[in-house]
Amino acid sequence: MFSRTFASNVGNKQQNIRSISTSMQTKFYEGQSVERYMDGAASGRTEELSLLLKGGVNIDMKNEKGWTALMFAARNGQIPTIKLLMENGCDVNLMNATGQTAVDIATFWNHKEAADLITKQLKDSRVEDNKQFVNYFGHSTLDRAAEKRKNTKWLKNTMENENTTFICFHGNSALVVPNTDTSLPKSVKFCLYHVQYSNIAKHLNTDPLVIFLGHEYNNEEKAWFAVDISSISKSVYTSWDKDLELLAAYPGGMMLRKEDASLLAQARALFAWHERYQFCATCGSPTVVEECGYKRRCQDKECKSQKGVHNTSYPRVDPVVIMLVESQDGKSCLLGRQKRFPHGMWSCLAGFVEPGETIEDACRREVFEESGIKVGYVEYHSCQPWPNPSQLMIGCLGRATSSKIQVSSILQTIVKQVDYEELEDAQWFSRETILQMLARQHKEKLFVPPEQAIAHTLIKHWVKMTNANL
Ligand SMILES: NC(=O)C1=CN([C@@H]2O[C@H](COP(=O)(O)OP(=O)(O)OC[C@H]3O[C@@H](n4cnc5c(N)ncnc54)[C@H](OP(=O)(O)O)[C@@H]3O)[C@@H](O)[C@H]2O)C=CC1
Ligand SMILES: [Mg+2]
Ligand SMILES: [Mg+2]
Ligand SMILES: [Mg+2]
Ligand SMILES: [Zn+2]
Repeated sequence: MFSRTFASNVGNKQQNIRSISTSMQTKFYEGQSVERYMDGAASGRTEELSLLLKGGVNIDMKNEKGWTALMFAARNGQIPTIKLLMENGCDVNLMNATGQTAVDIATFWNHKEAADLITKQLKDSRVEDNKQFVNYFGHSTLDRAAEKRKNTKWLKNTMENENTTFICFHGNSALVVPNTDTSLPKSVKFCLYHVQYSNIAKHLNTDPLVIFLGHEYNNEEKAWFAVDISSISKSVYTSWDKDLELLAAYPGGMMLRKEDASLLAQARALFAWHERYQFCATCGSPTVVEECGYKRRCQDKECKSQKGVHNTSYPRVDPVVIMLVESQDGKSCLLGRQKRFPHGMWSCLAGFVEPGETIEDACRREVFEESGIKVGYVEYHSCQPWPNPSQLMIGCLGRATSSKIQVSSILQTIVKQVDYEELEDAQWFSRETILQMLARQHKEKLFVPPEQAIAHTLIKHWVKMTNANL
């Protein structure tokens, strides 16, 4: 229901366009080449643009008002430029700071051919795949090659291969260097430190925990591992590179390139599991690491943890539902505030799925427990590995069947129905208010989580989906 509404609204934004300044004073995040890139798109200088793209310019970079090159091209109806950008894989779904897509902009400025062209691409991309809904921490480019985990000879040779890359972890933290690549988004503050095993082996203890993360698709030669360096002191690792530092997985994991973030999500969840599951969950005996970090086997050979459905030797993932609940009239959405949130931040409600529960029922239960709101229809949207330490966030959209955030029948001890154990408050927000929060222009400085969180994806999706309702 929600996706269909969204798809059918895409080409129908005329009545929703809000005022855009025709003399946009554009301050750019990055240097001259960025300015040339944006200007090139606005003026239709396709040859120059082509060169910049070949030179590695980030095709979807935004200026401080959230405008992309596609939006500038759409603003001026530059058809060959729009085609060039789309052929090069630009993201046609992006919105600027006031919530407009390139289609909105082309429509507003009466460039029908441009609007139709981008709309077609939007629909095609949605049919081909759901690429736009891959969330941060979910951009892995690795073939996990599970069959290699037991192949000790292959693993040993590959670890020593000069094409193989290691990333290093110290407890909950990853070894990183500051990002110096200015073409990356401003949110990328660090890069995972990449190193060859031969360069660090002599500093490691005799049997370090090594995890095989996978190899690049169709290229076994380019493999990736993670290694525990907690036996190594700061003075040693800073001798490898003076800029090296340890970055806590949370919130540091949000400050990486998307590819690095997915490596961190995989490795961090596994290291946390090793730390917590040193002993057998069934009989309490010590466990030993197998399958290059993907299994911990009980040392008691008779233990039933080693058999069939009783097997508790593998890493665990905890499913959590997170939902954007829309009001009955479709004009508002429900957000909550946990006590630990930064001042002014509001997010989607979320909660752990309980045993024997469907995703839909978990959404309905958690929303009712936390806000007193009843939810009917629930639809899956997208998911996100959340390595704090190893949740899988299952993002859903839900339709409320009640509207009053009211006195609790769930937690008898509290005054309102809001679950004060967890939530400080829950409220309905109009689409207009959400737009201000997304753009960080709310008069009381309210805002939503950053784009690395699936909560942000869901909120933004709802804004796009309800565009025709304004
Ligand atoms: N990526 C994103 O955008 C977001 C991610 N999240 C993540 O989702 C997770 C769950 O959300 P949250 O609202 O806290 O969950 P819930 O609403 O289910 O409530 C959390 C409470 O459940 C208990 N709990 C802890 N672990 C489990 C478990 N494995 N199964 C069942 N109950 C458990 C805890 O109780 P106690 O500790 O009191 O014993 C905790 O206080 C969190 O880890 C959070 O980081 C949440 C929102 C946004
Ligand atoms: Mg809850
Ligand atoms: Mg919760
Ligand atoms: Mg819960
Ligand atoms: Zn056991």
